[in-house]
Amino acid sequence: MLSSIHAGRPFLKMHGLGNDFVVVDARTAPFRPSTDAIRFICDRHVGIGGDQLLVIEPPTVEGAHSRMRIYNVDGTEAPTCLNATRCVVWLLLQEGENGSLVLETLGGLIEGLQPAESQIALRLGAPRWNWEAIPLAAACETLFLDLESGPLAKPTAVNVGNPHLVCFVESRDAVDVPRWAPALQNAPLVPEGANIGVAELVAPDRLRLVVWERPGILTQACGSGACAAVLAARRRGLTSEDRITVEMPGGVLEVEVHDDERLVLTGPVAVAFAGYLPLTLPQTVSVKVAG
Ligand SMILES: N[C@H](CCC[C@H](N)C(=O)O)C(=O)O
Repeated sequence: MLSSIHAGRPFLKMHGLGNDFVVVDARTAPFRPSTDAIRFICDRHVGIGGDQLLVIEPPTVEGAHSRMRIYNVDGTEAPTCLNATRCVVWLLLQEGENGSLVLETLGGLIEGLQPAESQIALRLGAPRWNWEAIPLAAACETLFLDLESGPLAKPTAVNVGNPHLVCFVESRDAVDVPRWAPALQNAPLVPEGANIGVAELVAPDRLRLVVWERPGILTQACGSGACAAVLAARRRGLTSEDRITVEMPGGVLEVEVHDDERLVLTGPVAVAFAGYLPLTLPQTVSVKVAG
């Protein structure tokens, strides 16, 4: 009986430090979920649950092994997600690739390698700092933006494939992030929104970070957020270390800084479970509220 109910497409639930994803392989059979289907799949009450839906497709550029599309919980497409990239690189390497491969995302090509059994490292391209590339709505210096929301003031903006604003604070845990971060995320200066990092430098080689991601969720970990925080800390002169451990609620990622701010991001990935999508994906999500 179970198999006749759940005979839809297979998926894998994976995570990198609790930043969790529903992964669908669409390399041989296309998968183009509607906005409502994406919302349903990511919904933790009525669907499967995840911070994002990842769809693996054939590559569109030479040199890439596959292309990964990344959908946020509201159905919008994100240009990059580095924990997702680490999970999908790991998955594709299980198919017998030779220890490394290049994954195509909207945010660019990323090379992934497997330094140890459940670890994936990514070699990233150069970050972008100019205001048009973030993107911001008006010309300005991106190292200290003229924005403030409660204890979150003067963030640094950087695009590491996706846009981040990083705020440095005395104590990460003292900040009520869901209260203050949305005003920065939705500021008119940031027309496409941004992921908001709240970072505390606890030692020259150690940051504590939490990220309020687009479209308004607090995640257990954020790979691109970790990279953005390291780059911002160095550009602001808060540290000059070139190996920095970034501690997030879900665990730690290691960031190495090479020439021209080219980063290598390393951390664990895990498979949580496998399952099947429903045969028919709902077009609208309706959740009954008691009372
Ligand atoms: N958690 C992800 C970032 C997702 C960013 C996404 N929410 C966006 O809209 O840019 C990471 O590990 O890099």
